[in-house]
Amino acid sequence: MSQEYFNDKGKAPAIRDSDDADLESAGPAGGRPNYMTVGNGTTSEHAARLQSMLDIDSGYGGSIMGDEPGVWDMQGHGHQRQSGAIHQLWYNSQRATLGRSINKVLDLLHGLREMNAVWPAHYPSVQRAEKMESDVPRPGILHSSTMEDITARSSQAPPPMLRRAMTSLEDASAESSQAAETRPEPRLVSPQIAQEFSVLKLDLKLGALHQAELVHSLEKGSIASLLDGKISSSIKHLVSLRERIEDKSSKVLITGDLNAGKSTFCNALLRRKVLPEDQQPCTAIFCEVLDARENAGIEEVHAVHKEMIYNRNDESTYDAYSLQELERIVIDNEKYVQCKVYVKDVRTIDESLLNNGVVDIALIDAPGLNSDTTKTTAIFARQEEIDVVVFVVSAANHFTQSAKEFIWAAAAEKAYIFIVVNGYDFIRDKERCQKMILDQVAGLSPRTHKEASELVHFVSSNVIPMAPSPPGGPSGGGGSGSGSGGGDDPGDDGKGKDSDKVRDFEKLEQSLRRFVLEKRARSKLAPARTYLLNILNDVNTLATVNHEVAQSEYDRVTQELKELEPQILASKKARSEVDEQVVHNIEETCKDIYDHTRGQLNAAITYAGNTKYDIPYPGLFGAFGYADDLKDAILSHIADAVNDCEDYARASTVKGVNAIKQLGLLHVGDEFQNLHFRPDVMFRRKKDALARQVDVPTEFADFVDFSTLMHSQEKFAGTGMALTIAGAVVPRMLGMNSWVDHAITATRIIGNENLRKLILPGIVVAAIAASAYVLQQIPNSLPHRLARKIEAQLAEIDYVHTNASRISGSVRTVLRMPADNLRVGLDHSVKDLNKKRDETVKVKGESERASKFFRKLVGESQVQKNMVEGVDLDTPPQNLH
Ligand SMILES: Nc1nc2c(ncn2[C@@H]2O[C@H](COP(=O)(O)OP(=O)(O)OP(=O)(O)O)[C@@H](O)[C@H]2O)c(=O)[nH]1
Repeated sequence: MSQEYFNDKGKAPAIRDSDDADLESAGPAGGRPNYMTVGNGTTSEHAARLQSMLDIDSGYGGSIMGDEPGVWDMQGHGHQRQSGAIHQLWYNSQRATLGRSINKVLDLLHGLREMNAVWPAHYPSVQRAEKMESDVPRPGILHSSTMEDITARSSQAPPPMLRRAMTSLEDASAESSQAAETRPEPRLVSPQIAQEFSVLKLDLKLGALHQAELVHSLEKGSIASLLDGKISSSIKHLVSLRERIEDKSSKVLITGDLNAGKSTFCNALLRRKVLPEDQQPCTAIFCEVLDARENAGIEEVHAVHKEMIYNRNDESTYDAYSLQELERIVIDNEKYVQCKVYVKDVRTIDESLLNNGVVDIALIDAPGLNSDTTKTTAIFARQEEIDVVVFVVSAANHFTQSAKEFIWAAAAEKAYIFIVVNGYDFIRDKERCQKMILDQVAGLSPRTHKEASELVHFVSSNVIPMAPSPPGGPSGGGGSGSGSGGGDDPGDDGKGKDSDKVRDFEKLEQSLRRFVLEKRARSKLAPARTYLLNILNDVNTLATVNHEVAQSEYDRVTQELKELEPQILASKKARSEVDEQVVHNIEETCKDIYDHTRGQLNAAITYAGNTKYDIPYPGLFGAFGYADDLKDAILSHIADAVNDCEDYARASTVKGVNAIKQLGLLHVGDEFQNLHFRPDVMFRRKKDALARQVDVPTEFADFVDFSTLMHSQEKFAGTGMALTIAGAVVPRMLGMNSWVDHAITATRIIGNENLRKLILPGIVVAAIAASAYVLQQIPNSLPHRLARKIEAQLAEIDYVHTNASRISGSVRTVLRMPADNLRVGLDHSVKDLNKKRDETVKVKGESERASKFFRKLVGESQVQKNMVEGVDLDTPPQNLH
């Protein structure tokens, strides 16, 4: 439809209404309405520069001033256009800066998240220090902070010394207490910093624990995962903020009293009779007027079903009607609460409010306010998507009670309200009307009143020339520009007056455009800016803290590595040396014990016959019993010697174990403190074991021991004869001794008869004497005899060596156990040290990377922070008003 309303260049609308003649006379461009031709026809240097700026600016294109030089024809309007253009340019540049910053912050957050995964970030917390906390006022939540707050906080005095609480537990376990004592506190975080986190603040609400205590009690991994969650939701929020600032749409709610001329005002802005106007209240539903381009270029009405969320692509949510049917839908509103009206814009991009190149504005014509609708409209106005509220008030009626209530409510939400005082043509005493209305505005919204020249406009919407309706279009045909309302102005003196009214309206349009942009800047850019400042502040704090932590960790592990290297070398050396020494000691000890045992047992066995045993000789008839007792005594004597040797071995083992223990304590650690050795458990064998091994039967010959007898003969000369006789006779009797034989031979030489008479009784006497003597010598000779027999048998079973080996062998077994432990301990300690070194090297690498990362993050977040702080949405470019 729209093309037919455009001139040759397809820019300015060619108004064909017959009543446009008076308007055309006001401007030089024939066939074009005069409100289009503003400026003096020559482009100023400043305008040219601005034009080139706008051409470059992507969001605005080069179309804002149109192609015609005539656009600058009129001084006043040229200035307004220029001002509007600057405003849009300013808006775009602010938006671009924030958009770039969002992208950069997203990069930073992704980086932070990755780093947090490999190097769990430290969350600054403070040890509860009552005094400090009471000294320092808690800042409020940063979301609601102003720029001044942020700057003031960042310039606060350096923080007092505080502990980094979070990792202290883990650190304490991971390092020696000495190191912990000597190491400087790695982190200084002030309560302010800890509490100033806004976006990345961890919501820790568990029991009565204080936040800092809770952070302190949580392990590092938990904090890191909580932080990860915060970062990820922050990333999501930033993405939605980016979408929001990139979204060019803006919604302007037009509300006001019943019949104040809201629909007429909307139509005037559109330069088309789109919405139904009537003397009687007619608009009963919210009508949102949108550019038809948003509906594939088709002009139609989508009447949204009650309690349905509108979705253009889902026809079940609405009914489609032609524009002509709008009046019926608006008036008969049983079925619908709102409708979307898609219209083609008849105005050029630099004039259009709907589609001005920077912002795609949707106008929402609300039902007139009354006691029923005021509340609904106030709620509607409060919606986040409503950027601007335009309040239309009748110049004749001023503000009604409903109007006042609405403005009060809306002023609480939106500090500024754009006020259109409509039907000004009705007013005869215009000055008085202005004064009265402005006084009322002052009472209702002081901030709006302060900027009244921009925000309060006195216009007559019905005088604005309308493009003719398309064939079959909404009733009403040509606009009020046809003079339908202009003639009502008591002071109207014709065309000049109307052109003044058109100019007033154009001034309103420019102001509204700026207002929309400004409000849009606030409603769309301000949240992004505030959020960016908050998150950058948090990231900067977090990065500063973590850079210090990482750096201090790096310094610590570097120092630890320095100390570890010589420890590892010493440990390896100790392992081989100690091992050698222990093996040597064991061998020495065992050899000593073997030799000692051997010597002792040999001596005991050899001299067993010489030992006096406390066993009384019971006489001849108890000789065998005596012999058995003696054997037992000799064996017991030898067993005692074995016991002594075992005691000696025990003592040596105790010494050996202690020596190993000392080495263990020295080289391995306290676990050797628990090495308890029980010597009494050694050599637990049965006492009669030896007796069972040795089987020495007693023989008759054992009682006559000639070596003992000979020894006794030399010793006791008085008994020589008897001994000799005994020696000669008794063995002979036993058929054993040769010298006895010689003696008998000698008797033959002397003569048989005499001798026979002499010798036989002598022999009997001697035999008796000798027997008596031998029997008497049994206590002296038997031990020797038995001892030698036992000795011989012990030698046969290699008793001495066996015992020496047994004893030294068990000592070796006993000593080997702690020695093996020591060896394993030494191995472990070398392995542990190597492992510790590997871990420390790893930590060193990680902390070095973390330190570099966070240092960079500190710088980058600061740069971004400065950049975002430079986006001053409160001070739009000067010379605008
Ligand atoms: N003289 C004069 N009449 C106007 C002006 N603006 C609107 N009117 C007339 O006032 C009547 C009501 O206008 P509407 O635009 O329907 O008013 P409204 O506020 O939309 O009405 P509701 O939506 O029903 O509350 C119409 O007949 C318009 O022609 C104006 O500036 N001057």
